[in-house]
Amino acid sequence: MNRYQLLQEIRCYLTPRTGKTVLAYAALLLSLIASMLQPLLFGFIIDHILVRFEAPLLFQYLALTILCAVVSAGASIVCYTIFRNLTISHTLDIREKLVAHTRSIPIHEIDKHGAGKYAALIGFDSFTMANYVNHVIVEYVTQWFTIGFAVVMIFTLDWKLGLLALITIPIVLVIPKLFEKSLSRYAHFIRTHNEDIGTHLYECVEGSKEIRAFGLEKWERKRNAAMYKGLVHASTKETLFQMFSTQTTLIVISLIVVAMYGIGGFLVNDGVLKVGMLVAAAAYLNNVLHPLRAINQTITQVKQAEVALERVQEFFNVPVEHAQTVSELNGVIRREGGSRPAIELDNLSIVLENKPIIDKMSLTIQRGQTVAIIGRSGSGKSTLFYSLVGFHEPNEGTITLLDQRHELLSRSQLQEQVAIVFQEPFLFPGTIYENIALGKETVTEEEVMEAVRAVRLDDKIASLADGIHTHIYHKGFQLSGGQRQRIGIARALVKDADILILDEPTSALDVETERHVMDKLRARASNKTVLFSTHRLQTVAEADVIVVMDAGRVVEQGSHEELMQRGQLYFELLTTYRQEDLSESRELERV
Ligand SMILES: Nc1ncnc2c1ncn2[C@@H]1O[C@H](COP(=O)(O)OP(=O)(O)OP(=O)(O)O)[C@@H](O)[C@H]1O
Repeated sequence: MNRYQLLQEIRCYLTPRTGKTVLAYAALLLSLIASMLQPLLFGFIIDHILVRFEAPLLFQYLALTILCAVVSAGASIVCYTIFRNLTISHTLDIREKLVAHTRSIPIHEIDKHGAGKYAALIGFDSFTMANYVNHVIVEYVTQWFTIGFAVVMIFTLDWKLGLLALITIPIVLVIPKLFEKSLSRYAHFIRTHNEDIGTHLYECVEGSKEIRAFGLEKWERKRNAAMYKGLVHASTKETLFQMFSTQTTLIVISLIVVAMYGIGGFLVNDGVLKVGMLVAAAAYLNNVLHPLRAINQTITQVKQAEVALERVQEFFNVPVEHAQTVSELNGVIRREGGSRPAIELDNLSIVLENKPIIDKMSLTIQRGQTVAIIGRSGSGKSTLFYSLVGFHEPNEGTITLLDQRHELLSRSQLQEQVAIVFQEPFLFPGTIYENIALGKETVTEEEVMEAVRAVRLDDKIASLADGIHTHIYHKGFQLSGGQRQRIGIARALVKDADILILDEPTSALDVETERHVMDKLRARASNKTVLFSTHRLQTVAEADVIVVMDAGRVVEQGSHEELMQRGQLYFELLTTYRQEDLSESRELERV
């Protein structure tokens, strides 16, 4: 891809800021012209003023030279400030699009690749692309303008020197082509590798507890060495080829300068050229050679931008989840009433990574029911919950939510109807209040406090110096697992959706707190449909309906008494849960 095509492709992701761009380029042009006039003025001073020494004229020309320098500097300040502003604005344009796409792609894509990949993409690639448009291209334009101007000036001074300057251009430009293939390969490797390193570093920090607790430092060092081995090699090779390219260019430039002085010397001797004009021509030749060198050096940045664009394009090719593609007009939300059940699954199958996880599952849940979904670990409970909120799309069968075909509901309609609490709710930096209020835009303080009491967090909050407005840091690190879970439940409570899904949200709570939370939840959500999974015997037994899952299928369904009488998988699971509950109760008594 040539530089212009690359520019066009990148510009598709940017908001055009035409006014600022035109102003920046105008300032750039002014700065360049003002600066390029100076050698000519100096040459004129040498040949016409110094020889006869006319002081007033000398001062006039010196003042003109200073004026050129000042204009050039001022215009340069204006242009580079605007270009910097544009770089940041364009970086944010691309970032915004990348973040929006991250919100739209299937959740399992994010889980699969990890945060590091997306951090590299959103953090670095966006900047590399914006920098290409507002720095690399600007350099390129600057250098070519300087070269063009300088060649014309040399030609006006002497055509032979002009010719020398002209043939210099292809000679110097061809040098990096000799190294381009190798440079491109290593630039690509380094950039792609950076993505893996991003994920690796993120995991190093996230896994800090395990690394310390299990003494994994040696293992970590080995992993680091393996991770960075390729990078050291590629970076060294990249620099090596870059240096070959730069140094070869420098040698050729030196030879050309020697040629210029050689030919110029003869011309001065023959009286064809004056000394001042030779000095001016030499200065202009410098204005041809150094920009050529600078153009050669931008090749690495061009390659980096190419790789960044490739990665961004690849990311935008990841298809968005179904709910994002649905128009708001398709689905109609019916919050109250309605004749059909709250949730109907008909022959639902979900396949993940080519493995059937939910297997032809049919299930009907009536409005207002509290339903416990239980099963062994890996039986597909979370996958079922994720499919209800549209994170996984059915490969077969249908889901109907409150009279509405699931596939006709947009993301925002799904969000409005279903609230979900994950096993480990994510807490954002901010206050406890803000974290709970995130559930609903128009929430009142009283609603937040009511949710806090329902999840029995009021005592803890009262003990904090800033109460509900206490600031919590990274993922709520200063809170216990159970407290974090309760903030997550409170967030879902204020959302006040018709269907509430709780994916083992109380696993870190003690038996008594879990019972209190579940009681309050039932009371508050009497007209809501609640689906939850838990390992707690008492909580399961109190559900209106219990659904037992095994290998992605419903194997039993009914009330506690009915299922106990059958003595099948439910009975088996409850025996395990009873033992877990008993040992926990003993633990509590001992405390
Ligand atoms: N994104 C995914 N890609 C591939 N396989 C997955 C994915 N998510 C879950 N699985 C697999 O699907 C199966 C069911 O997982 P799921 O998390 O739904 O089980 P679960 O019943 O909620 O388990 P637990 O009680 O341990 O949380 C597991 O075998 C798991 O390995």
